[in-house]
Amino acid sequence: MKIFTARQIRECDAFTIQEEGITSADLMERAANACASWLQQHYSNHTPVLVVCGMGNNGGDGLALTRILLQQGYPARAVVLRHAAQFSPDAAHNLTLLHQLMPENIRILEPGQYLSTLSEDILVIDALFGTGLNRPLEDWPASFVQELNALSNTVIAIDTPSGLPADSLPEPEAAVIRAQYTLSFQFYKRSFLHPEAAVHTGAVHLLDIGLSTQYITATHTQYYTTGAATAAALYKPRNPFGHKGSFGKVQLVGGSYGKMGAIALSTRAALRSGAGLVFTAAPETGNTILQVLNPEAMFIAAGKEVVEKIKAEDKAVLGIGPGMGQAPETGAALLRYIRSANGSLVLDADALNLVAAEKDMLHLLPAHTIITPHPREFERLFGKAPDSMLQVELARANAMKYNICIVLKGHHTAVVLPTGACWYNTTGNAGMATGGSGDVLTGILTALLAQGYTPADAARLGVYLHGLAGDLAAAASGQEALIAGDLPDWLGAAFRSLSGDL
Ligand SMILES: NC(=O)C1=CN([C@@H]2O[C@H](COP(=O)(O)OP(=O)(O)OC[C@H]3O[C@@H](n4cnc5c(N)ncnc54)[C@H](OP(=O)(O)O)[C@@H]3O)[C@@H](O)[C@H]2O)[C@@H](O)CC1
Ligand SMILES: Nc1ncnc2c1ncn2[C@@H]1O[C@H](COP(=O)(O)OP(=O)(O)O)[C@@H](O)[C@H]1O
Ligand SMILES: [K+]
Repeated sequence: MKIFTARQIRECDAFTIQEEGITSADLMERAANACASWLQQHYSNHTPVLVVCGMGNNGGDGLALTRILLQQGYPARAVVLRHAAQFSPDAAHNLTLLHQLMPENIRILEPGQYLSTLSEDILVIDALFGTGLNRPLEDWPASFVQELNALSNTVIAIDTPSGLPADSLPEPEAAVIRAQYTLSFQFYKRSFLHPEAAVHTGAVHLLDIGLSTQYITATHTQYYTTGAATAAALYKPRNPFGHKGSFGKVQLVGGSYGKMGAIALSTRAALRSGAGLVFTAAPETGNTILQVLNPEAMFIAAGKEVVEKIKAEDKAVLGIGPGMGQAPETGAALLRYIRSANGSLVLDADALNLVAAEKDMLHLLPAHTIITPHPREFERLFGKAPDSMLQVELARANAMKYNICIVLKGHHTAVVLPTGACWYNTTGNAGMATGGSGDVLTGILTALLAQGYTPADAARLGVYLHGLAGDLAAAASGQEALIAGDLPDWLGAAFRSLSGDL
């Protein structure tokens, strides 16, 4: 799904209005109805609701919503902050309609006025500012937001938590509503996909308001989310006549004393991701345990105590790094391999730390190599960024510079392609924040490459499947009990969901 900027969303609204021959007030009514339906599904009409409105169109949504809720029997009231010289035309229109219905349920607050304490059972709707925010909140609106944040009431933000920019992240001290839920119209705002905004958005629900498909299809963006539809479109069903030679050879390279488990997990994940043949290349000391853990995989001695040589089996796709350690011999072997490599390649964990210590290696990486750093590994490779969105921008610059795919891991892992396109993943959960989860991802990605997926497709599909396996595992056992070894066991169900088989 495409992610649009605040400006593009405005254009999309305007395009839809023109295309459908409706008024902007009609579209606002649609937006308010979508919010009302969501509220109806989650809160009975005995719930007292206070809608806090601004004077722009976000406030207009709030005023329309108050009217619709009143008509549905909710005890709803609107409070309007007089923060500007005038209302937007549609907000003014909706103020008039609400006034005609229930004038006593509207209160206008003048600058410097605040809500007196609210009873805890009142549901607060934040319709102060939406995508029209054009500067950080200051003075009265800022302190009003801080005051609301100090209350213990449930807050539901309309379109965006007020004060949160769509296309950048706020300063840490900025006044931004902290909502439990955000009901956003049709698209993710890019900020929602970053950890700094999560404390403000709470759970995000996207409400379809029928915006123009023509505009959406025709409008360029470099930012997307990978959801079920994208993943299903990337998935290539297995050839019924295929044999093990048709589904590629995977060679996972890593493991060291005390960290054989990491490469065992990658191996297991590759086996569960459809690879025809899987090899584990690890130090000899790991032979017995690796063969016992994954009898389906073949063992290659890559050294005695540490990885000392990296040599690809014929036509194998290599995934290098899990548990590999950073011994000088290993670094030298990696450099030799990268100098000669020309096929698909995945680099993770210690392979990335070794590259970070010898940055010239970045120039030697074969085109479209997939690297899978977590934010700290990314920092070692490419330096610090002031916030996580600027870190993604740094990833985009480096993916284009080195012609590689960067899988920047996190809650919404960003898959950044050599074109600069950035795909935020939508599966996965905090249960996966446990040692070894990343090793599993390396196995999945390498197996997809071996089966002929392009690096861009393997990275997007693999990250989605990894997160989905985590979501299915967490649904079965809970997030706390989830361990990385569970993830390969759920890959089957994750794959089956792609063909609608779950
Ligand atoms: N377009 C459509 O058809 C649809 C739009 N929809 C809805 O419209 C929303 C966007 O509405 P919008 O563009 O009117 O902007 P909005 O967020 O209400 O804020 C503008 C007001 O805030 C003010 N202001 C800004 N920054 C400020 C600050 N830091 N501190 C103080 N004031 C500040 C600004 O005043 P000014 O900059 O002139 O001082 C102006 O008064 C969108 O999020 C969605 O909810 C839906 O109904 C679907 C159909
Ligand atoms: N809170 C979270 N939500 C979603 N995914 C997560 C979360 N925490 C971790 N993950 C995923 O788990 C994996 C952890 O990788 P990594 O940090 O390399 O772990 P390890 O080195 O222990 O294998 C990544 O794919 C990451 O996206
Ligand atoms: K809002």
